[in-house]
Formats: sequence, C-alpha cells, structure tokens
Amino acid sequence: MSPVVVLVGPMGVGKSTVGRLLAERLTVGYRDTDDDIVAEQGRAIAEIFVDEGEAAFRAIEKAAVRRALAEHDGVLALGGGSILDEGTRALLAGQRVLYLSMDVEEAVKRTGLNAARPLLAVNPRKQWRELMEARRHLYESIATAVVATDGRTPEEVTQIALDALELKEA
Ligand SMILES: Nc1ncnc2c1ncn2[C@@H]1O[C@H](COP(=O)(O)OP(=O)(O)OP(=O)(O)O)[C@@H](O)[C@H]1O
Ligand SMILES: O=C(O)C1=C[C@@H](O)[C@@H](O)[C@H](O)C1
Ligand SMILES: [Mg+2]
Repeated sequence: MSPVVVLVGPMGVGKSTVGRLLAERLTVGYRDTDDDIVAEQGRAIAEIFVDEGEAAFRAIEKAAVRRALAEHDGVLALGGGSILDEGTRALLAGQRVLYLSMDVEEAVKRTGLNAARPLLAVNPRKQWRELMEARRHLYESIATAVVATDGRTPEEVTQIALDALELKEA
C-alpha cells in the first residue's frame, strides 16, 4: 500500500487544509503524521520537543512516516521538518510527493506567534528565513511536484495540485 500523494512543506503552508480538500476530491482518506505521533505518544509535539529534544522527535517521526506510508492509501501529510532526516527522505523515494511552498510574509500571516509551533515561537520572520534556507533544497529534492500557495485560496491550490500531479477524480 502507498499513499496517493504525500504532502510536504513548512508549518502553516496548508498541508492539512489542502490535504483534506485533496482527499475529498479524490474520495480517499486523509492522514497526518503529526496527529499520529500525538495519538501514539499521548502528548503534544511541543512537549516532545521540550522533554526529549528535536533529535528524539525526528526519530519518532521517522517511525511514524514509515508506518503511515505502509498503512495508508489516501492523502498523507508529513510534519514540516520531517524532510530534515535523511532516513525519512529515503522513505519518500518512489512516492508521489507534493511540496506546498510560500514566501516569508505569507508564512508570518498564517502561523503568527503560535506556541504550538515551537520552532517559530521567537522572532518568527528571522526563524522562518533561517528555517527555509536550511530546508528549501530538501523539500525540492524529494518533490515530484511543487505548488506555490501565496495569494491562492486552498481550493485554488487543490485544483492546481490535482492538475500538476495529473490525478483524476473518481
Ligand atoms: N491557501 C491558503 N490561503 C490562506 N490561508 C490558508 C491557506 N491554506 C491554509 N491556510 C490557513 O493557514 C493556516 C495553516 O494551515 P494548515 O493548518 O492547513 O497548515 P499546515 O501546513 O497543515 O500546518 P501545520 O504545520 O500546523 O501542520 C490555517 O489557519 C489555514 O486556514
Ligand atoms: O517544521 C517543523 O520542524 C515542525 C513542523 C510541525 O509539523 C511539527 O512536526 C513540529 O512542530 C516540527
Ligand atoms: Mg497540519
């Protein structure tokens, strides 16, 4: 079993919003590895970061991605930083991967100062730039399609994604 599409991209880019719309349009299920991790661990992602650090979280996340890829045949959204892990990137080889992108101003608008996003809690604009400098090439390296979400509604992004991925509705 394999997901019909795997969504990657930074925090707040719209993976959950667009992922659910894509799943509706394709009449398949939606799954999110961040939700899987919270359910399995019985604690918030921010708590895992604080309690055990980012490296431990990435290992937990890699296991969650491996499991979801094997179990899910619908739309799968990954955590924003999942692509930082080499093993997680290797798991994505051969998958249909959609990278949703946005620029910094759109990012600040969408995420704001949100404690649930520990990596953007302080000085979000600067954090965002640094984060994307480290990640942009990784997102691009594993993507089979890229859709810019700036100035587009979730419905528009969904339609463009369906076209870019050449996915047909049932
Ligand atoms: N195309 C869009 N245009 C404007 N706002 C959007 C768009 N897509 C999503 N949003 C809004 O941006 C916020 C973040 O979206 P969403 O939760 O889908 O992102 P995400 O990538 O799943 O983030 P997370 O890192 O929390 O998983 C939400 O408030 C959502 O309503
Ligand atoms: O971009 C990131 O590193 C993260 C994104 C979220 O989806 C969560 O997986 C977590 O907050 C880390
Ligand atoms: Mg989400």
